[in-house]
Amino acid sequence: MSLLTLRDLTCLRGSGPGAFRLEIPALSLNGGEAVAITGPSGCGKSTLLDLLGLVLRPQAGEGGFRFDGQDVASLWRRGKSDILAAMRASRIGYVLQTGGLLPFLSVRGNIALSRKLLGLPEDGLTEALVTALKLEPLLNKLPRALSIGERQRVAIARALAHRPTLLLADEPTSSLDPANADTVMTLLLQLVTKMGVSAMVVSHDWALMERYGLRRIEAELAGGVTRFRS
Ligand SMILES: Nc1ncnc2c1ncn2[C@@H]1O[C@H](COP(=O)(O)OP(=O)(O)OP(=O)(O)O)[C@@H](O)[C@H]1O
Repeated sequence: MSLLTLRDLTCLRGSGPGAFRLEIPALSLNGGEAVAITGPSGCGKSTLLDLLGLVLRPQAGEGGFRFDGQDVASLWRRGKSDILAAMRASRIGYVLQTGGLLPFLSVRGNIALSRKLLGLPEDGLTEALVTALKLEPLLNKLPRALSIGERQRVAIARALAHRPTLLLADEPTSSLDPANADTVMTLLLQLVTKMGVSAMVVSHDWALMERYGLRRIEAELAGGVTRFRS
């Protein structure tokens, strides 16, 4: 069953003649499915994630954008930023290239934050994520005292702790050495599969992503415009 469907959408990054233009003729993602978004540097992969993460608004027009039973295109059109912010906080988890952890919170605090902000009661998930990602010895440390690989494992726990419907991961292993990258990517994909969370993983390295058996959504570049379709 479809979790996400986009049809005939355009979005712009920046303004004026220098703005970057992204077009999405048709793109969909099923519940529990994991896909890889691939393409060269600067083609618009992060821009696509920002659109899917309800951060970047689509251009006004006739295009369709449905996510988790909601008409997102209509919410943007009607300026319903409070509903979009609530959806973003509760249904989306984001893993950035370099962790994006809050530097003044411990590992424990970073992982707990999203559940705390949403007022979710403890249900054992945080503990399960800490165990699966081998984070017990790190819980009281600040992010600056962690290796890059440890930071990425914490970032994955933080992104999944509130049980989102969709995990967006932007080059989550590109700053790691190959062995660490494989460990972290394998853990990420095992967790989303186990939790039934859908995932979109951005990578410029299709050869690497292919090994994990993900469906591919590839950038098509023509006439200064990037198109993603699936
Ligand atoms: N504020 C802005 N104004 C205009 N263009 C922008 C702005 N921010 C980014 N861009 C352009 O948007 C395009 C898409 O950027 P984006 O970060 O989405 O690409 P990417 O595929 O994720 O790149 P990378 O793989 O290098 O991270 C790039 O050409 C970039 O130069």
